[in-house]
Amino acid sequence: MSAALIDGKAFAAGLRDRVGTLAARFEAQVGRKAGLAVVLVGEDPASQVYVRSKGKQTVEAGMASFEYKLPADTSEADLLARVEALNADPVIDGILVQLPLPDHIDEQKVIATIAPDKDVDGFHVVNAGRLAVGQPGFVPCTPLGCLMLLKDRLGTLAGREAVVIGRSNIVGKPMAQLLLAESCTVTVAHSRTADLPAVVRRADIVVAAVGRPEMVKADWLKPGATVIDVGINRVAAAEPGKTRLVGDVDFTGASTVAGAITPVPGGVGPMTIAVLLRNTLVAAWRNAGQPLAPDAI
Ligand SMILES: Nc1nc2c(c(=O)[nH]1)N[C@@H](CN(C=O)c1ccc(C(=O)N[C@@H](CCC(=O)O)C(=O)O)cc1)CN2
Repeated sequence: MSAALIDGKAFAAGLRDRVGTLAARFEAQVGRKAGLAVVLVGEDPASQVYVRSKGKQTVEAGMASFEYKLPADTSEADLLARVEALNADPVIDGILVQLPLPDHIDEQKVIATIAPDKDVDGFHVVNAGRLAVGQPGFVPCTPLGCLMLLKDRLGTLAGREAVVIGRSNIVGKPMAQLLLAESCTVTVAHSRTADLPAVVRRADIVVAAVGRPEMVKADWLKPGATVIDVGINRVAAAEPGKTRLVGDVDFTGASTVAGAITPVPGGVGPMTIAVLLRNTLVAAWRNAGQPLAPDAI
């Protein structure tokens, strides 16, 4: 079998277009642009790239981007004060603090300080709770992007066996909640799962979010399974001194068994920022007192 490629880059471009249309309508009706604030502490090179992309794509979608680049030695108190100021600013609809933060800052404290209705990352415990009990709220961008790709590929997910590998608050746990809400039978596997290949082999849907380069092998997969690879791992390339990106799935091998698979790069990654723009727009319409219908975008 040769798996179909799930083109996250193309899907993300379509989502950004739809966001752009509704962002223009927002500006025309409300009299200002929807606004996203992104806070970066320190100089982590990957984070700098992601934050730059977020700003560029926000502006391209017709929204206002506010970037705050703070030095690596910013105190926790100063960061919390910045977040409080953004909470109170009426032209800011969404707030994102880029992770990871330097070690001296408590990430959970920072996330807890973001107003839940501006928490477009969906990391605040209030939004995690809303997702768990099925109330409307913000859902973390990467798992929501994975769900969009799955529904686009498979239509209804009800009754399917799904295995999520990884239990982080940012991807694994919300992904499991989303799949459960779609009536999948969900297993969350992790580093201490016994006989992981056997567990994964049950799955019609595999979401790999474990951060281990090419860990999921072809013979772990049920033939025809749909494989969503969340991993972004930089490894040494064949050419000395060069690196390349690989996912958590052995793409070449898995493609011979899976029915469909996301590539790395170009799969889940681009969905993360496209969904961030979508969440910001949803926040903006809600803050303006005109919430969008749940399926508007
Ligand atoms: N506050 C947050 N911090 C972080 C998040 C997040 O959702 N919120 N996610 C990641 C990083 N991230 C966005 O912030 C992100 C990761 C990857 C991509 C992406 O498009 N990847 C490309 C490859 C890019 C490359 O060449 O390095 C791909 O997979 O095709 C976008 C955003 C951690 N922090």
